[in-house]
Amino acid sequence: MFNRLVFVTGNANKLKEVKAILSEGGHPIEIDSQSLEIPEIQGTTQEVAKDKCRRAAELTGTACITEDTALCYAALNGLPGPYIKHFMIEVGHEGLNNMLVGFPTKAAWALCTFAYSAGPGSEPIIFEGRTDGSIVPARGPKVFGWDAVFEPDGTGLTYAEMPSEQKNKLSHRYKALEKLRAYLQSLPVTEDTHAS
Ligand SMILES: O=P(O)(O)OP(=O)(O)OP(=O)(O)OC[C@H]1O[C@@H](n2cnc3c(O)ncnc32)[C@H](O)[C@@H]1O
Ligand SMILES: [Mg+2]
Repeated sequence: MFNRLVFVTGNANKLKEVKAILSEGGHPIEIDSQSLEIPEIQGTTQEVAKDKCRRAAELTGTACITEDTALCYAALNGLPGPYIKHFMIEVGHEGLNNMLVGFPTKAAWALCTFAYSAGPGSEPIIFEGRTDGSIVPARGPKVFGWDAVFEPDGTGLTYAEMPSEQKNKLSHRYKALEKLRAYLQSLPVTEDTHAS
């Protein structure tokens, strides 16, 4: 299996969580990061994720992972979804709540899509993780994206109010990374990989 991976992302908070999650468990995986702003297309979350990973592999010339996070409102059939970053920037936490005024349900899910490419020209493989919850008025530190307005079901806390260890055991990102980890561990050891 791999014990090192290149993660291409421009988001320092994502990187911190990915490193924390992958350092846990029986086979820790070391992350080398590259901060590149990669253009993101429109489409389904899987199309957006695969395209970004293809571009990342071309740019870095190596095997790499990328990650896309979507915040999906049940009342809006899954939108804003992969476009959440732009909504967050333009309307903020209050706007993310106001968008649901008049709708009977505040249900939402956080969807994390990791894409892994074995290198330039190698078709990316997708690993998804989903955590269900609801959109609430902001509570907790406003450090990472929309953490303060997303309350996972059954917790009574927003992501922002949780200690990082708690978020990292139930988050969309954690669930996707568990699948990626299982896949990487199942790969045969080759010249490019290092036996652990
Ligand atoms: O370079 P990349 O990896 O694309 O980093 P990004 O910040 O552009 O990330 P996305 O394109 O996936 O957009 C996701 C948006 O959701 C935010 N976000 C991602 N994960 C989050 C989490 O676990 N909690 C709160 N906000 C999150 C993030 O700050 C972005 O505004
Ligand atoms: Mg992005």
